Amino acid sequence: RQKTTKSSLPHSVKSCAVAFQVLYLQTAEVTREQVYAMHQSSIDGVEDMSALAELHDATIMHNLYQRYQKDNIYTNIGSILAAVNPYKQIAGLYDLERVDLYSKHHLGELPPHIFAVANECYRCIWKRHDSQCVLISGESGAGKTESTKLLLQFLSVMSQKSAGTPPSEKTTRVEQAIVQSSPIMEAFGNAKTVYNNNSSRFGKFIQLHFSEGGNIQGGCVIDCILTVVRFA
Ligand SMILES: Nc1ncnc2c1ncn2[C@@H]1O[C@H](COP(=O)(O)OP(=O)(O)OP(=O)(O)O)[C@@H](O)[C@H]1O
Repeated sequence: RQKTTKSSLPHSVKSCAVAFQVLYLQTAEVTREQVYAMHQSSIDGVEDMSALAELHDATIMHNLYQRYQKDNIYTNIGSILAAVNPYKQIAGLYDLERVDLYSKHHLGELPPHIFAVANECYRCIWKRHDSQCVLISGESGAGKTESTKLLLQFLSVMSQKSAGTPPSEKTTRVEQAIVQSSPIMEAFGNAKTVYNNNSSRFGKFIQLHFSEGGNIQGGCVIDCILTVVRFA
């Protein structure tokens, strides 16, 4: 083993990368028993990792890394969305045109995106006549809070655009309150840690109530899983 490339990976990828190591070998050191050819799907990269012909830690990490380098931070694993924190603003990734685009397409028709998940959730309320739930998980600094805000932003726009809502109900008050509650909650419950300058020190269960017309009528935020920080 000569060197690993772990230091060139972003933090969120790095934390997963401990399970394997990238080895650099001289040609003379390589034997047929040690290596085998990479499958074309791993070389090209895939939008949905369930389509990888070889599915193991190394191919998953390689696929995420290849996509991350091209600013494709979202990748599907079947119906699950993997997001790699880019730690930078990617132009146009979350603008209103993107909201509009994803609101007009079904899941899988466009490249993986948090808005595709939000749109599927919104549509499924009526398709399945049942409540929908999005579970966002990841280590500290992975981007859970930002992803939650993006989901709320999408649902808020959809709510305001919802057809069949009587004009009297077309208020932006609830949507605004939901989106604008984030900085207030963060002011009380966030702290700077070594992993994240704006780390949530508590988990959140956010509930939104929709009218038949697709309009957000109310909601609540319940705090849970308080994370204790010890300062030395
Ligand atoms: N999609 C994104 N685009 C650009 N920057 C992002 C994105 N997601 C996260 N970030 C950056 O990463 C930082 C950490 O993200 P975030 O606070 O969402 O992590 P977290 O998973 O909620 O962490 P914690 O569990 O510590 O609260 C953000 O403050 C932001 O600067």
